[in-house]
Amino acid sequence: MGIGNNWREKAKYRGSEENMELTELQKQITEPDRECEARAEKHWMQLAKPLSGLGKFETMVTQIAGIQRTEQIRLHKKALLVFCADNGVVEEGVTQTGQDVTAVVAGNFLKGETTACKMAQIAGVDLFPIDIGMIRDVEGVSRPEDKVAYGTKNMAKEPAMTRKEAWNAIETGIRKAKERKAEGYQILLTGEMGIGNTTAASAITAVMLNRPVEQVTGRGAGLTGEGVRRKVQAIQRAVEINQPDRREPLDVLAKVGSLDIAGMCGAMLGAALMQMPVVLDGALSMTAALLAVALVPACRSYLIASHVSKEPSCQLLKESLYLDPVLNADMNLGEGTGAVALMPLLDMAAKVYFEMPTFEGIEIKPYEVLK
Ligand SMILES: O=C(O)c1ccc[n+]([C@@H]2O[C@H](COP(=O)([O-])O)[C@@H](O)[C@H]2O)c1
Ligand SMILES: Cc1cc2nc[nH]c2cc1C
Repeated sequence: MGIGNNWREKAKYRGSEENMELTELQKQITEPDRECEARAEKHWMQLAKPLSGLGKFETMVTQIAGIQRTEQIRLHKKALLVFCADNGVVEEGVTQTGQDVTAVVAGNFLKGETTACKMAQIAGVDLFPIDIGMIRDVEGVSRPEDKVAYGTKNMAKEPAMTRKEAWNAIETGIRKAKERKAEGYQILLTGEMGIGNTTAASAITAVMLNRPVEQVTGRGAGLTGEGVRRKVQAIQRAVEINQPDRREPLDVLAKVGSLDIAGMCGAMLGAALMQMPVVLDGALSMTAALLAVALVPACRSYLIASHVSKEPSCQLLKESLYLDPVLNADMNLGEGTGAVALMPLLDMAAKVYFEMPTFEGIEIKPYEVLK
């Protein structure tokens, strides 16, 4: 069921520009440094504590050593990219609120008045809202160079976007990752805000993993049972009308996707390109990761899963991507909140990694040393 290297062959596109850039990305995104990982792992084993006592946190620090190409990992500067976009499929009655909410919440990111903002203040994360496709411009958030379209079309009637728009949104995401790297950020977190985007995420997941729509469709931001039935039907119609080809991730993204998912997909590719760890959030960013890994398989080694969202697609996504999220808190808020929630724990792990004395340092000789 995993998305593996066989995608490399299949991920060839008709658009020659995309094709060239994708081939370049596939060449430039290389696997992390396994020697740095091995050195970090060895260091963990020397610390005066039960072996592997910090479990997945040790694995995470070790993974970051490989990604950053040094066992002296750096996590002081953390950036959360929140891609904001609207979805035409909302007119099918698949959401609890209207599309106008996207712009209102996007504006609140600037004022520090969203859930992710409050959490980010505690976690020491800088938050960057990006208007990649809202139906309305929001002063201070919207920039012409980032905005790919004023919302997607209704996928239940026609393709959500053109292939060019999907690729432009991926490129915006790549650019955002590069900008943060240039500003000295050392770890990227992905988030989104977009009423209706769980309909797109479920559609992409159903197509890419070849699963029945009902199995991967949930309540999103708070739909009733009747609403979920409408949502399933809308997705089924979208798949029937558009016939997305699961061997071509960009075709799937364009026909039944969303601009925020495309932006996050780009951010993940950009992070891998910049040798930065990239932290996933919930259903939307896991869906973006599915596409990113399908486009460039080596990107998977740069992904860090934070939590398992309540959306039913997440169990399947985590298995398909071989991800091992740390938190299981029944969250389904989006905005990058799960990724932010992981940061204080990761900081604690890094403090132990750097500051704990070794067995030798406290003059304890273990009977046996694991090799
Ligand atoms: O992160 C998740 O897994 C998640 C699950 C359900 C809902 N959300 C958030 O809720 C919005 C999408 O829900 P909906 O019902 O409008 O598709 C969007 O702004 C997401 O940030 C997020
Ligand atoms: C208010 C609100 C805030 C959100 N943040 C992420 N998704 C959201 C959906 C709604 C409805």
